[in-house]
Amino acid sequence: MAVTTSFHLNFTNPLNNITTTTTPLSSSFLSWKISLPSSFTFSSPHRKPKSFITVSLMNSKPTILVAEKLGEAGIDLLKSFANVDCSYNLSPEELCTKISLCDALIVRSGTKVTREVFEFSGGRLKVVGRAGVGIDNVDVSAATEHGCLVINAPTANTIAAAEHGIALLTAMSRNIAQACASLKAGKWQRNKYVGVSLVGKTLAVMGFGKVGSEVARRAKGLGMHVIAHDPYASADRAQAIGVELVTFDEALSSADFISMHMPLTPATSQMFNDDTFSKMKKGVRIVNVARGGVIDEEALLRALDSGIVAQAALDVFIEEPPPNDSKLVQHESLTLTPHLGASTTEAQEGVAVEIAEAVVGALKGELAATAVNAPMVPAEVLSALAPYVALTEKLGRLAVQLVAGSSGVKSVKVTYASARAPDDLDTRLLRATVTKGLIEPISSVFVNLVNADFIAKQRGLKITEELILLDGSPENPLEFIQVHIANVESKFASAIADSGDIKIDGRVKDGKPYLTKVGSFPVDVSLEGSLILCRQVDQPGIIGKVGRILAEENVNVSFMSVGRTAPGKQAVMTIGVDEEPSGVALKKIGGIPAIEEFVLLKL
Ligand SMILES: NC(=O)c1ccc[n+]([C@@H]2O[C@H](COP(=O)([O-])OP(=O)(O)OC[C@H]3O[C@@H](n4cnc5c(N)ncnc54)[C@H](O)[C@@H]3O)[C@@H](O)[C@H]2O)c1
Ligand SMILES: O=C(O)[C@H](O)COP(=O)(O)O
Repeated sequence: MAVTTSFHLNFTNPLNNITTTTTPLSSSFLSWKISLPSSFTFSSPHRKPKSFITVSLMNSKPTILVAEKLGEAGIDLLKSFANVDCSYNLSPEELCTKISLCDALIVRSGTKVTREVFEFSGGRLKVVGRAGVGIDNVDVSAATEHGCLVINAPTANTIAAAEHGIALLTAMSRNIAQACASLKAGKWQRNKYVGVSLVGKTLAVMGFGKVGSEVARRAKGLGMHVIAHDPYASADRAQAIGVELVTFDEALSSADFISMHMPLTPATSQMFNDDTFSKMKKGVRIVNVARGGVIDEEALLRALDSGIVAQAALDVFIEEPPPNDSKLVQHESLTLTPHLGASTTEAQEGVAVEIAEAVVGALKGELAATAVNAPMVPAEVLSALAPYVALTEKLGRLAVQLVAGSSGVKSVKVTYASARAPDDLDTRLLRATVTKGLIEPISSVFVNLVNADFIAKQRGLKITEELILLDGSPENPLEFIQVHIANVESKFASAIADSGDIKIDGRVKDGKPYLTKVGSFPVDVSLEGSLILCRQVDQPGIIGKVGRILAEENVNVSFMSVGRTAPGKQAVMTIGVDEEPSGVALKKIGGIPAIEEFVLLKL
C-alpha cells in the first residue's frame, strides 16, 4: 500500500537576490523538483528569529553579504570569487537572520556588527570587512572570541576626509550653509553673515594620524598656524609638516579652531565635555569629521549657548542619523553634513577595491595586511613558515593526547631551535597553531590565529615560548620545535622527559612534518594518519608480531620506526597506520609480553 505524506513548507528567503522555486513533477506528493539557492533559511511565522532553520547545500563558493553600498569595482571583484548578496538597510534582526549563511560581511559605518551577529553566525562568519577606517561599529572583542577576522580599509578615504574637514572649516568660518539657506528663502542678509578669517589663526589638530596630518598640511596652505595633539604621534612627522606637537591642555587653551581626528575608543569617548570646553579660548570654533562620540553633545550645546564655542561644524554624531528634534541639528551656529567625509566617488571606489581584495584574500586563507584583531604576518614570512604551521599543530595535537585523562593542561612551553636571529623569527603564527593543536582535540571550540590567545587565556592555559639559538648558517627558519606540557601525568610514561614534563620534538624534513623525539626516545616518523606508540624491551621479533596483528585486522601500516636508549634496553616503536585499529587489535598489541605500554594517537 502506498503511503503518502503531505506537508507544507512556508519559507522566507533572506538572500533576496536569489529566487527559490518549487516545481511539482507529478500530481503525487512523492516527487518534487526543488531549485534552491546555495543555502537558505526557513521559518515558521510563529517562531522568533532564533528559531530560523538554516539549510546549507553543497556549494564550493563562499557567500559574502555586503550590507552597505559599496563601489562597483569592489562588488565586481567580490563576484569573481564568491556569491555576493548586496542587501542594504537590514534591520538588526534581518542581519542576524542572514548572517548564518555568510562567510564574510562587508559594512561601512552604518551597520552595527554586534556580539549578537557573531552569535547568530554559528561560527560560519570568518571575516568582517569594514569599507573604511573606523571600526567602532564592530564589536571587535566578540569577533575575536568567535575567531572572526576584522579587516578595515584604512587608507583610501584619507584625502576625502581631510578635504571634507577643510570644507567644513572654511564653510563654517564664512557661514556658507546658513547664508545659502537664507538666500534660498528669499533673503539678502549681508550683515548677518559676516565671517572670520583663517589666515594667521591657530588650528589645533587633535589626532595627528592619516587624516589629521593631511588636514594640517592643507591648513598650513591656508596660512594657519597649526599645532597638534596626539599622544602617539612621531615628532619627526610633525616636524616634517611644520606642525608643533603640544599637550592636550596647551592645544585647548591656545586654539582658535579645533579639528578632531582621533578614533572613537573607550579612552576618547566624550573627551570633549564640560570640563574640556571650559579650558578652551572663548569663541573657539570646532570641526568634527572623526566620530560623534568623541564629543559630549549636550556639553557642546551648553558651550555654544554660553559663547565658549562660537561655531561648530559636524559631519558625525553620537546617533546617526541624529533624532529629528535634536537641538544640535537645529542650532543656528552649526554647519552639518550627514557623515559625508568619505563620500567622494574616488574614495568610495578606493575603499571598495581595498576591502574587496582584503576580504577575498582572507577567505582564501591569506593573512590580511590590514587585520584589526590578528597579527599581520607578511606574505613572505607566511610562506616560509607554512610547513612549521602544520608541524606545530600536529605536535600540539599529539602532546595533548599524551596527557592522562584527569590532569588539566595549564602550562605549555614551546621551544624553537633556530640559527636565525630572534628578530627574524615571527612565532605568533606558530604559537597560535600549537594552541589550536592543543585545544581542538579536547573541546569543540574552533581555534584560529584570531582567537588562539583569547581561547588559551579563557581556558587558563599559559603558553610560553623559548628560543634556542643554534650555531651555523640559518638555511631553514627552524631546526626543530619542542612542545613541553608541565605538571601533568601521561598515558604513555615514556613521553615524560628527565625534566618531568611531557616532551615531544618535531622538525620539517623535505617540507613535511616529522616527529623526532618522544620523551627521551629518538624516533623518526612522518606525521600523517594515526600513530601507535609502544614502549618495549628491545628484542627481536616484536615488529613482526605487531605487524601481524594489524594485518589480521586489515589495518594498513604506513611506516614503523624504533628508537632505543641502548641495544637490549628499552625502545619506543612508532607505527603509522592508515586506519584506526579496533579495540581488539589494540588489546592484542598490549598483550605482547615485551610491550610495557602503548598509546594510539590521532593526528
Ligand atoms: N567622517 C568620515 O567620513 C571619516 C572618514 C575617514 C576617517 N574618519 C575618522 O577619522 C578618524 C581618524 O582617521 P585616520 O584615518 O586619520 O586614523 P589614524 O589611525 O591614522 O589616526 C588616528 C590618530 O588618532 C590618534 N589618537 C588616538 N588616541 C588619541 C587621543 N586620545 N588624543 C589624540 N589623538 C589620539 C592616534 O595616535 C592616531 O595618530 C577615525 O575615527 C575615522 O573613523 C571619518
Ligand atoms: O571611518 C570611516 O572610514 C569614515 O567614517 C567613513 O565612514 P563611511 O564608510 O560610513 O562613509
